[in-house]
Amino acid sequence: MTVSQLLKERVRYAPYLKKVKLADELIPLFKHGQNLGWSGFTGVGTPKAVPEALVKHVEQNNLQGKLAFNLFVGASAGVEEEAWATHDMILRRAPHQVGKPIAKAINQGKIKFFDKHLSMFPQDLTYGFYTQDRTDPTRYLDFSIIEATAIKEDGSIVPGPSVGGSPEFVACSDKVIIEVNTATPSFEGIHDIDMPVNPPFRQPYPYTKVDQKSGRDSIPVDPERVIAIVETTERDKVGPNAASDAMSQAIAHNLVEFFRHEVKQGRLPENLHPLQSGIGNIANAVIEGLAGANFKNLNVWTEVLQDSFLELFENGSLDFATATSVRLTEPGFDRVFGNWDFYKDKLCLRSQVVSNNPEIIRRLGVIAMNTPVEVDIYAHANSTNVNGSRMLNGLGGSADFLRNAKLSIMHAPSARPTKTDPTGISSIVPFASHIDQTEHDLDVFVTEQGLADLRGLCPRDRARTIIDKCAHPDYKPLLTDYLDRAEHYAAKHSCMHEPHMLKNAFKFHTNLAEKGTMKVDKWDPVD
Ligand SMILES: CC(=O)SCCNC(=O)CCNC(=O)[C@H](O)C(C)(C)COP(=O)(O)OP(=O)(O)OC[C@H]1O[C@@H](n2cnc3c(N)ncnc32)[C@H](O)[C@@H]1OP(=O)(O)O
Repeated sequence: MTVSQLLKERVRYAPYLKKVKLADELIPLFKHGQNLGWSGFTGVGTPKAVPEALVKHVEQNNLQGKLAFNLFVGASAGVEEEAWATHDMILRRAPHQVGKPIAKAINQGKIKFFDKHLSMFPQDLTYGFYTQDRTDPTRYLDFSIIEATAIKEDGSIVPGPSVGGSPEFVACSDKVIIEVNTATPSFEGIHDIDMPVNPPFRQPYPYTKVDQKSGRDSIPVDPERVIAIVETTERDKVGPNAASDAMSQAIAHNLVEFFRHEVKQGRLPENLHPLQSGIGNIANAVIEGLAGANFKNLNVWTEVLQDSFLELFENGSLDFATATSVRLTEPGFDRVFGNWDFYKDKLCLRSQVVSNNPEIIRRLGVIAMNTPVEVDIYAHANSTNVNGSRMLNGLGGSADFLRNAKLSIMHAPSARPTKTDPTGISSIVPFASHIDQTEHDLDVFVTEQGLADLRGLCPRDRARTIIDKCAHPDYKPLLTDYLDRAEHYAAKHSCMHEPHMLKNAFKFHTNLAEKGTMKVDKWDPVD
């Protein structure tokens, strides 16, 4: 087939040009039940042409549920996997997803989703944990489909705006399909990739500074395993972030005041420590808030960079950022590509096992900031399951960071609306209905109401502090009442360490399910 001039410029390993195929030509290779790995992380760098061709094939031939796969992606994969979920093309999925169709299919019980720490997922895949019917470690996956923005002279893959789990997928795939994206500029030069080495041979990752590089600038692959090169001409599509509002600005303000206090007390340096910021609208808005705070020489060690970081770079607050994904909106990408010379030396993309590596997070003293679904009065946090069972996105890297950071911070609005009550959901509950982050992991909780510094507090003092500083006024009396009664009950039964009335511990949740609000009107009697 004819090969476009653009593709010839991007593919510098000539033998691959003989393997150029149309996505449609690859459809016969795919069989129900195969194990697939896709590049991509938080909706950028995902393969596009082959997944789309497969969707069309399923749609045209009514193969919904009959041509479906075990799909592994470093984190969420954007619109491409949403289309797969809509067409019942996913049997099993890990470790993190975002999007209404996929969450819906998981919650309908159609997709078997398992939620794993992002630092661990790719290595566990290379251990063969998720493909136990296979014994050949170079063939755990049938195919990986990896998006590249260039191919080097040795046939290695230069990824685009994310690295994610691609190095591990390639290492354990029988066959590799490379989609070369000629619509996205080449990202060559900004990656630092460590290939998997399993115990007992693994060496320490050497990074002691955010801008240190010691890996490779591309992903090596055995050219014999590369069975096709497909050109893709679609850019990544990330929807706009919600604009910050008074609530998220108040959270950011409370955090900035806290950071200033920590600097004054000598527990943080003037330029803080490397920052991590989670996904979602609140995380984005909090970073926006930091942009106005006049900190200088900040650094970022995180997993995802969102648009709000660009302001920090451009106003001179941020020196360097490293992540596994730059998840930017189209205007955000235009801003970076339009100023590539400025950005190229300030960014580094690593594999997710490195960006989220507990050893490095702890060594660098990272400040971790993530949004929970809810926290309880004792500081256990739910990042994933609404009412204990409805999966949102997955825990992602939140626990990689929160357990290992120097400062582990969670931020949330104090209350969220329901259909019938503008403050129907309290972010602070007596007992979290699902626990991803434990009381041992969290240092600080912050809402628009205030900030609770939990370091060194016993559980009962933590509970009073969280309620006093962070709860919405509509819930403060209720939560205080729960705690008073729980303490009264616990004093009688000598269980004062972390007092609970188990009979009432989930009353906020059951009330929400039954009446559309967490505003409980009475507790069940306990004695
Ligand atoms: C790739 C990575 O892992 S980055 C590292 C950090 N990762 C994580 O922390 C993973 C877990 N966290 C998350 O998934 C997100 O931060 C969330 C969902 C908890 C919050 O996301 P945000 O965008 O900041 O908050 P937002 O208020 O917009 O809520 C998102 C959705 O969750 C729902 N939600 C959040 N909390 C609750 C709750 N207590 N009860 C019911 N629904 C809730 C919201 O209603 C909203 O639903 P919608 O999309 O249908 O409107």
